[in-house]
Amino acid sequence: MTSQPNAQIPDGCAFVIFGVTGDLTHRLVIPALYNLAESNLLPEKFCVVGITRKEMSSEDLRASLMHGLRKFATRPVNEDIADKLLYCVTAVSADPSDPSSFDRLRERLEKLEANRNTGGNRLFYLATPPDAFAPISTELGRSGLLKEDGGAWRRLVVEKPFGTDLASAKALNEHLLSIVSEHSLYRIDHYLGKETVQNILVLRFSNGMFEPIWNREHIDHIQITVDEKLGVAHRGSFYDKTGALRDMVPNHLFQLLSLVAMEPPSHFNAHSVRSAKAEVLAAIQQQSEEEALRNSVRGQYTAGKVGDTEIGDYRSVQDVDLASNTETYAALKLTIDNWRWAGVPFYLRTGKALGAKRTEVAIKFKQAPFAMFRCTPIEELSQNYLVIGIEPVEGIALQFNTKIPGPSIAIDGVEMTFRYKDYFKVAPSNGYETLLHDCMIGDNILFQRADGVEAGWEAVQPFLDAWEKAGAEGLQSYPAGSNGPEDADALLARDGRNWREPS
Ligand SMILES: NC(=O)C1=CN([C@@H]2O[C@H](COP(=O)(O)OP(=O)(O)OC[C@H]3O[C@@H](n4cnc5c(N)ncnc54)[C@H](OP(=O)(O)O)[C@@H]3O)[C@@H](O)[C@H]2O)C=CC1
Ligand SMILES: O=C1O[C@H](COP(=O)(O)O)[C@@H](O)[C@H](O)[C@H]1O
Repeated sequence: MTSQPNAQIPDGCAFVIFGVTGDLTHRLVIPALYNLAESNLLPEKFCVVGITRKEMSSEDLRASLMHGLRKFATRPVNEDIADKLLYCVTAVSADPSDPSSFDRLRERLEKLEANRNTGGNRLFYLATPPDAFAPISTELGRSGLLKEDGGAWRRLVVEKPFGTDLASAKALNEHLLSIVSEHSLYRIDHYLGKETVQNILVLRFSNGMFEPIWNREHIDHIQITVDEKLGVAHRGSFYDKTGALRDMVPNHLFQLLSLVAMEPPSHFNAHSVRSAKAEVLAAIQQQSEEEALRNSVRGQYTAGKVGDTEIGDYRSVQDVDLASNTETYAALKLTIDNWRWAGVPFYLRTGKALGAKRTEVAIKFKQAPFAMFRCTPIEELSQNYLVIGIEPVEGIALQFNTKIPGPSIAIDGVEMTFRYKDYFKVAPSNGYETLLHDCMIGDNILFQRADGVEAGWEAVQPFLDAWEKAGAEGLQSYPAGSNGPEDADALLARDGRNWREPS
């Protein structure tokens, strides 16, 4: 068993949550704070200020958060630790449509800070629907709540989605950066909280053996798969405006792509790592709308069965348009215009209501140049994949060919695997604790920077535009519980390739 060296305990601070009555706060933020508290990674001088537009007592808020914690905690809840954490919570009413409420919030916060001796450091977490990001940040700026004071820091944490297209992402960046500096802005992508995602950097850059073969000389293509079993459930009103591409690709799938494809950063710090990631995203070849249509597949699920669970047609989900053309599945073929990746396709796919949950990056190496072993035709040899399993399989697998024991030469494909659970015994997390801890210690290496966000939207914009114009034309359907639309296979088959089957 390997343990983490001592992690830094953050400075005292006020952790101010806008949207404290919402799902994210209950499901992920408070359970993550609880895990930090349990690991002794919260400062002693700490308070949580929960902002709601309603009138609510701190007692009621604490009870609601406790209920959420019991439901969503990733570890058994220790009552003493939970009570101590919730004792730090105060409910405060503020509504961005009422500027005076932010002035009252400032006064209230100053008193709480003095009481808890937090040193004036403030973290504002926008756990609200995205259309509230701009109004809340405007008020935080106007009321002086974000103004740096003496040595105390101010940080603003923004949830996803960051914009709905290139223009809106640029406008949001411009707005937020007129209020806080890039250094104090933390754009969350929960994929970067996953151990398996962070490990891509360590795998690539702490081992000498991968870098020499991590290029177009040796890699045939790369597949990024984020398949989900869940349908859209109760999120119809959000999802029908969003779709699979916006919901997953410029953020989560591009985090995976950029970590796999980036150049080695010169330092392990936020500036170097985020610059290298933004650079590779900016190198994704811009496609014309015609190319975008040719290099993409979109689908929408119809009724079916995922395991034992019946899932209804997407168009029957509450708040979804009966004639909706919103895709619940997207597959893209992208290329990266730089020397490392010229000619190496990146195939990306993600969808809802599929037969299995699988998040992975599969790096397919080129085949041996000729079939020395006449026993097996080269096309029947197992393909050489390095598979980075993100979820639910957390680990790394290498697929290669080996000799079947016996007097003659016969070949079979085998897999060498590393699984986190076999090596590391760590307390279960929800991924948010790493991100929240990093916000509090002021490390933005795992947060998106403006240029990276915009480069991501720039790469997907032609697909959004082309699909919008095409409407229903080209939208495939697939039954819930299947592997997605058949055309997704055709996207690779026309290049003589296929999606990796799980081993
Ligand atoms: N839920 C999840 O699992 C995840 C959510 N996210 C993101 O987190 C954010 C919050 O999501 P979620 O908690 O599900 O959202 P909710 O719809 O539950 O909203 C959160 C809270 O925001 C407050 N709110 C709503 N509108 C406004 C407004 N105009 N101004 C100020 N406050 C407002 C409401 O609180 P009140 O009425 O008390 O003021 C509401 O309870 C979203 O950006 C979402 O995309 C990201 C990953 C996962
Ligand atoms: O942000 C989102 O991510 C989830 C998938 O996250 P994962 O950690 O389970 O892979 C997705 O279901 C949701 O639609 C999207 O908004």
